[in-house]
Formats: sequence, C-alpha cells, structure tokens
Amino acid sequence: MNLLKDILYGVSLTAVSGNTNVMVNQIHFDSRNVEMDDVFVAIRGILTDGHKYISKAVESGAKAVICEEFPELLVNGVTYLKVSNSNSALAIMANNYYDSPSKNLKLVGVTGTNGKTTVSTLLYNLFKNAGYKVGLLSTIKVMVDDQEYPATHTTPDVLAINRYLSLMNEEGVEFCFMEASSHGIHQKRTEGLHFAGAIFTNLSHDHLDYHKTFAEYRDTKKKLFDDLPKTAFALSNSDDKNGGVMLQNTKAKKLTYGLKSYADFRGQILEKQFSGQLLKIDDNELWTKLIGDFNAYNLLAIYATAHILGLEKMEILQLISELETVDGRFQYFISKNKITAIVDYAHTPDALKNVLITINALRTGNENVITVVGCGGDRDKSKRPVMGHIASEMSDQAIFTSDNPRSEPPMEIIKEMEAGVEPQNSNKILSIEDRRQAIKTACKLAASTDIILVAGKGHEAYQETMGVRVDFDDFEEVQKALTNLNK
Ligand SMILES: CC(=O)N[C@H]1[C@@H](OP(=O)(O)OP(=O)(O)OC[C@H]2O[C@@H](n3ccc(=O)[nH]c3=O)[C@H](O)[C@@H]2O)O[C@H](CO)[C@@H](O)[C@@H]1O[C@H](C)C(=O)N[C@@H](C)C(=O)N[C@H](CCC(=O)O)C(=O)O
Ligand SMILES: Nc1ncnc2c1ncn2[C@@H]1O[C@H](COP(=O)(O)OP(=O)(O)OP(=O)(O)O)[C@@H](O)[C@H]1O
Ligand SMILES: N[C@H](CCC[C@H](N)C(=O)O)C(=O)O
Ligand SMILES: [Mg+2]
Repeated sequence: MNLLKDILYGVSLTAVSGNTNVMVNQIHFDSRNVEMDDVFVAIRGILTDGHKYISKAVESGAKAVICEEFPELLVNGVTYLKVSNSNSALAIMANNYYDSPSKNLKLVGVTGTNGKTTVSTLLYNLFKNAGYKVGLLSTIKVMVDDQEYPATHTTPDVLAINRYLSLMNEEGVEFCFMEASSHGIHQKRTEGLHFAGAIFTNLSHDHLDYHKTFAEYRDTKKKLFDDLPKTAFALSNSDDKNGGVMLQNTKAKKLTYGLKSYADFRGQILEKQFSGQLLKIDDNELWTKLIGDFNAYNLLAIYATAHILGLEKMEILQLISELETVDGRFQYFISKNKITAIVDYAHTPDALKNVLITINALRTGNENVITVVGCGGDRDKSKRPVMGHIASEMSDQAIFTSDNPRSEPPMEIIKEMEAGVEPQNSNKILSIEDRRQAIKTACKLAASTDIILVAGKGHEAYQETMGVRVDFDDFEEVQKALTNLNK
C-alpha cells in the first residue's frame, strides 16, 4: 500500500474532493481491472471515454479517481482529483509508484517509421554479448535481462513500462533499449521517463489514419527529442530528410550518423552479397550478415550508440560482426531447388521498397522475384495502393493477400491494393485472400533460383480476423509449401 499523496507528487491538480492522505493499492486506467482500494485514472480514448467508467471503478472498490472532469455524483469516502491531462498524470503517477526506475539505468529510446525493432534488438544483443545486464522493450518481446515476457504493443502503456523497468532495477540491469512508437509518444506512454538518449532511424509514410497529417506524425516523433534532458544524447540520421528536424529543439547533445552526408559517425558500403555486406565504419572494415542499405544505417546507429554509451570502437566492431538478423527481418533460406525464400516484416511502403531494392540489387541473372504481400486492416488505408504499386512494379509476380484484416473485409483491402497497380503491371498480379494459399501459389510458380518474398508479417505468429487470432507463421508456411512440392 502507498500513500495517495506520495503517488501524486508532481501531478498538478486543478480540483480536489476528498482526502489525499489515504493508503491506496494499485493504479489502473482500465475500470475492468480495478479492485479494492485501487486508484482509477479515467482516460479519453479513441473508441470510448474512461470517464464513462468512473462509477464502475468505484463500485469495484476504487478509493481514488483521477479525471479531467468530475462525475455528477461524488461518492463519500472516495477521493476525486481533477487534472488537465489524465495521460500526463498517469505517467507521473506510474513513475512515482515504481520509484523512478528509469533513473537507475541507462534508458535509450528508438523512434522512426522503420528500424526500431531492429536497432533496439541488436543493441540488446550487442550489450548482452559484451557482458552487461540488459533490458529490451520491443514489438517482438520484452526482456528483463534473460527473462522474456510477451509484448502487447511496440511501446507498452506507461504503467507496464515502469513495472518492467522496476523489474530491471531488481535484476541490476544497466542498459535498456526501448522502441518509442508514434502512438506511444502521442498517448504519453513515454512521458516522465528519464532517457539517457534517443535514436532516430527514419521517417516515411505510416499511421496517417491516426496522426492525420505527415507533419503531425513527424512532430510526434520529434517530441521524444524535445523532451530529452541536457545530460542525454540525441542521435539522428543525417541522410534522412527529417533527421535535422528531430534535433531542432532538443537540449540534449546532438550527434548524427550517415552514409551520404556529413555526420559524426560515417559509414560506407564497400561490397554487397546475399550472405552479407562489407562496411567501412570510422576507417575500419567490418563484415556483417545483415544485408540491405537500410541495415547499414541500422548498424551505424548501433555503432554510434554503443560508442556514446562508453564501449571501445574496436570492441563494438567485433561485436557487430557477430550479430545475427532479427526474427522476421530479412530471414531467409535456400531450398533444395535453389529457390530463395525471404520473410520480412516490411509493412510500410518505404520498407517494402527497400527490401525489394535490396533483393533486386542481389539478382545475378534472370531470377524471377515473386512477392506475397497484404496490408493490415484497421490501419492507414492510404498505404494500400502505394504498397500495391511498389510490389507490382518491383517484382515479376505479385500476389496480394491478407495481413491481419482485423475488422475489415479482406477482399476490400486487397481491392484497395489493386487500385495502385498501373495498367502495364496488371498482368503481373494475382489476388488470393487466403494467405496460406497465396504462399503455396508463389511456391508453385517459383522455378529454380527464383526469389520469393513474403512481406508484412515477419515474426508475427498469427493472423487476426474479426478479433480472432489463428496461428500462422510465414516462415513455416513457405518452408512447408516448398518441401511439399519437393522443390
Ligand atoms: C489506437 C491506439 O493506440 N489505441 C490504444 C488506446 O486505446 P483507445 O484510445 O482506443 O482506448 P479506448 O478503448 O477508447 O478506451 C479509453 C479508456 O477507457 C478505458 N476503459 C474502457 C472500457 C472499459 O470498460 N473501462 C475502461 O476503463 C480504457 O482502458 C482506456 O483507458 O489505449 C489503449 C490502452 O493503453 C491501448 O491498448 C490501445 O492500443 C490498441 C489496442 C492498438 O491497437 N494500438 C496500436 C495501434 C498501437 O499502439 N501501435 C503502436 C505501434 C505502431 C507501429 O509502431 O507501427 C504500439 O506502440 O504498439
Ligand atoms: N533503417 C531502416 N530503414 C528502412 N527500412 C527498414 C529499416 N530497418 C528495417 N527496415 C524494414 O522495415 C521492416 C520493419 O523493421 P523493424 O521491425 O525494425 O521496424 P519497426 O520500426 O520496429 O516497425 P514497427 O513500427 O512495426 O514497430 C523490416 O522488416 C525491413 O523491411
Ligand atoms: N506495429 C504495426 C504492425 C503492422 C504489422 C502488419 N502485419 C499489420 O498487422 O498491419 C501496427 O500495428 O500498425
Ligand atoms: Mg517495432
């Protein structure tokens, strides 16, 4: 039990009804989880408004309610506290409740449209291999040093973040790498955290259903840098059009990395092969298994971060050369008949284009590229025709299929992808709603040395339709289909 007054330290209250000198149990923002003596924070959401559930929370035993507007009926014995922004209040309270765990380790946030999981996971792996205790908050999983927890979001809610950070404190974790999604920053899931630094990967088209304009999307990402303290570092990609924007108003130490333009940390790609690439970083050559220009950027960001955090340059290069690809990010195998099957999490136009550029640059002869791809339901619809265009333009055969249709009819999503296909490419596309059938068809069409790209789901182990998740793994499916065809 904690004193309510202590949990509220730093929260600016605009009205108080009741006593703050009372002992309370846990903090919740979902009334359905409230139990005796808990605190309920009412948040205005997208689907509904937490203020509607204040009475439910009180019935379940809430001893205190934090809200932006008092309910008409104030129940005796319950403390009601009015704040101007419930999300901010929740962030400060979560931080107080868990004793500011982000201050007891070096927390690094990674933001950008693509590359967050790759950069944060590889940093986790690199620091683990260097012998440190490390934490990770990512799309794929949460790691409290060696202990794994399932991820629900790319950036968990602020209570969960602080809970995990507090577990990391108990474990003696020194560094934690976390993804900061634009949804997360906008919903203040990262507010109140003490960052040792932040990394910007890149900015391209995504989530315009949520952020409405590109400028708003960009400024949401920028907020992570705007809020950094003077003691932190702000590392940005100098080759990205918006790399400079991220650093405009930050108080942190500004540093850059890049392959093309002037940067504090410079890199160069010397050689590209399917099995890896040769990079030059700070005048030293380095062989990596991770391919694609985009991975050269990711690795440069990792190199810079590790150096800023105190590792020796030569040690970092050695550790980078040992890094394996992240699950579902350009994960590939070569079949008996020499068909290359690649599974990649490219679910934005930019990522899809980058992966296809990488594949096309590695073609040595007349191999056909067959791309299986879909677009998520209940997500930015304007990505669909663009991704349809890219897949059909940059492949010899594109098969449009389903990728987590969620509440939308799958064929309607596919039709929106088809709308982006130009007439000269229309003979290159097929639309097959069932993802398993789409993958099987790609495998049937593939001849020896052809390349199959299955894009969009990467590490995801499910397909979500109408709220129901069914087991589905792209890598397993393509492997099974090629084996069954004896290819
Ligand atoms: C669009 C979005 O981000 N939604 C998030 C948001 O939900 P919401 O605003 O819709 O909440 P709501 O359902 O309207 O409810 C409002 C409030 O009432 C409360 N409530 C609701 C019902 C009830 O009976 N009692 C009650 O108290 C809710 O707990 C909530 O506090 O707040 C919820 C609680 O934190 C999140 O779980 C939810 O994530 C949903 C599930 C989601 O799918 N989010 C995705 C888009 C997301 O966040 N993705 C990013 C990554 C994207 C990327 O990088 O590509 C991520 O960080 O994962
Ligand atoms: N630096 C990069 N620039 C552009 N594309 C990239 C970069 N890194 C990875 N990608 C591509 O984007 C895909 C997603 O990468 P990753 O999972 O690291 O991104 P993310 O930012 O974590 O995505 P999410 O928003 O879903 O959390 C990869 O499978 C790859 O195709
Ligand atoms: N973090 C992203 C993941 C998209 C992955 C894709 N497979 C989909 O389901 O749309 C999102 O929630 O928008
Ligand atoms: Mg991610």
